[in-house]
Amino acid sequence: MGKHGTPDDTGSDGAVSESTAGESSAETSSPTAPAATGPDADLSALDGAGAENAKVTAVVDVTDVDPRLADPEVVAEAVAPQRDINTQVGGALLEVRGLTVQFGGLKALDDVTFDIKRGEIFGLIGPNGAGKTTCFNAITGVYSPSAGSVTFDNKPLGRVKRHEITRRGIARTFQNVRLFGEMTALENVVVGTDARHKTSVFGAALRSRRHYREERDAVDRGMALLEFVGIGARAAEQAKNLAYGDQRRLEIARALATEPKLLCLDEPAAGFNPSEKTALMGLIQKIRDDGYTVLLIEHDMRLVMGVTERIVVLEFGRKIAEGTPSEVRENPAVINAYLGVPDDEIA
Ligand SMILES: Nc1ncnc2c1ncn2[C@@H]1O[C@H](COP(=O)(O)OP(=O)(O)OP(=O)(O)O)[C@@H](O)[C@H]1O
Repeated sequence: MGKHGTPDDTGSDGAVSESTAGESSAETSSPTAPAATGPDADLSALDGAGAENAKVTAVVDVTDVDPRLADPEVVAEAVAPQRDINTQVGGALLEVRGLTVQFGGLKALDDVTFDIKRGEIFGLIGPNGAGKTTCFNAITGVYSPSAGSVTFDNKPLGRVKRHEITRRGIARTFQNVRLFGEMTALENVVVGTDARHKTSVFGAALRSRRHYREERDAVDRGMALLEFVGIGARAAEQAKNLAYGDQRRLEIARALATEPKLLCLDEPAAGFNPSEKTALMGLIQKIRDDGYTVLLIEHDMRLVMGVTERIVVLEFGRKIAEGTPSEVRENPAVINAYLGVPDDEIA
């Protein structure tokens, strides 16, 4: 595994890019959704049909991979190349203050305040329509808040564009799988690493030595990420032919390809059977143990309670509880909010 450092050492060099698409349905209904530009403009077509129809040209030879990646230690190092790994929970990485998002007369998020600390797995839960995705979208730049602020890594996120948010170190996955279906698993991940490249347009056009080295590094790192999420053997398969659970793992690998400081997972267990959920819990813990901070939105309470260290509960856009899983489970306001929700979603 990697080196151990101080809590503030967990970041990458910041030169990261968008690996995941904008949520197209959310974008069209967003009050202030910024237009996709720059590195994430190409990736904005990653949703469902868009991804299927996308004209993708990436060609990655899976046999051109560093054979040392058979070693899990090498994989772990390759997954976190520029970060000192620190699994201890540190100071605040994300500070949400009085966050409010209004859609016409509806306050989908109403004066919500919480911190996510470095190195923790943080859960955001609540019944349907509570405002979880809206909160997620406000943090990841899909929505501009009506009021309040979000500070990430000690700097205000303000009204920065989504690709800039990813560049600053926030990556996310989506409720619905969004992949380039015609591309291989490896190519999907390599695309996520692409905008980290420092080669100029001219350098790429002229196929400079630096460009070749960066491409080679991206392939090795992409392969390491696939190994890390458990689908290395599927690297050469088209994403559309992967099993659903593997597609979800691939989405996580692609998000990690941007070397985020904060990985936001939006209902990653949707559609999973119990054993897949258990495996996913293991993967989320492994991701945190590799030095990432994780924000998790998830309906499955067994998974949330089993994997998170702290939880914020929303109801009708307001925060009604915050604490450890056991504190939240015992909280009368939370029990009340979930009355009528099937037991298997709570227990
Ligand atoms: N773009 C939008 N335009 C108008 N209203 C919206 C928009 N997005 C969300 N809402 C409303 O805001 C409220 C919060 O929705 P949100 O999707 O954030 O809840 P959620 O907790 O993620 O729900 P779920 O668990 O069902 O995904 C709901 O009443 C929803 O109908």
